[in-house]
Amino acid sequence: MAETIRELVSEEEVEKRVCELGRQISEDYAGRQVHLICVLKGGVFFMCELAKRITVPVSMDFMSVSSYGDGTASSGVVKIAKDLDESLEGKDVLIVEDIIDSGRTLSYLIQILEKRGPKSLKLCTLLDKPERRVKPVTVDYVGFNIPDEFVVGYGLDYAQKYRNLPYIGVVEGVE
Ligand SMILES: O=P(O)(O)OC[C@H]1O[C@H](OP(=O)(O)OP(=O)(O)O)[C@H](O)[C@@H]1O
Ligand code: HPA
Repeated sequence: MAETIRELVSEEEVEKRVCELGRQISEDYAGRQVHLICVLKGGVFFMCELAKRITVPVSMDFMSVSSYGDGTASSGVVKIAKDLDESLEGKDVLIVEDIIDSGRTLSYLIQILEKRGPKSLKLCTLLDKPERRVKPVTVDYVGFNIPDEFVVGYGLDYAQKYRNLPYIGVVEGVE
C-alpha cells in the first residue's frame, strides 16, 4: 500500500489553538519574561507560531534531543545532539515541544534542566498521546490530546518527511 496522509487536525484548528495557548501563556506570565526552549527539530514550527502570540517579553534558546531516529518507535535512548547556548539560572523557562508520546524524551530533558537553576520550569506541547505514556511527565499546556497514531506535519516527521505540512496528519500505509 502506498504511503498516504489522512488529516487529523486541520490548519485552521491548529492556528486557533496556538492563539489560545499564546493568550493563556501571556496571562500566566504577566509581568515576567518567559524563556522559551525549543526542542529541535519538531518543535520549531510550533515555537515560532506560539512566540508570535505571546505578549510578554520572550527570549529563546534551542536544544536537540533525539530518541526516534528515522522510525516510528522510540529507541528509548535519549541523546543530546545540541545543548542550550544560555544558562537557565533564575529564568522562567517554558519548554516548547511538538509531541509527548512515551514521555521518555521529556522526562529525561526535564530532569537535566531542573538541575540548571531555573526560577520555574514548565512544559508546553502541541500534541499529547497520553495512552502511550511509559514515563510520567507533567504537561502544563497542551494543544491537542490525540489517539495512539503516528502523526506528521507542523514540524513532525516520518523519516524526515512531511514536517512542512501546515496541518497534522496520520501516516497510513507504513509498517
Ligand atoms: O515522548 P517520546 O516518546 O520521547 O517522543 C517525543 C519526542 O519525539 C520527537 O522527537 P524526535 O526524536 O522524533 O526528533 P525530531 O523532533 O528531530 O523529529 C518529539 O519531537 C519529541 O521530542
Ligand atoms: O507520532 C509521532 N510522529 C512524529 N514523531 C513522533 N515522535 C514521537 N511520536 C511521534
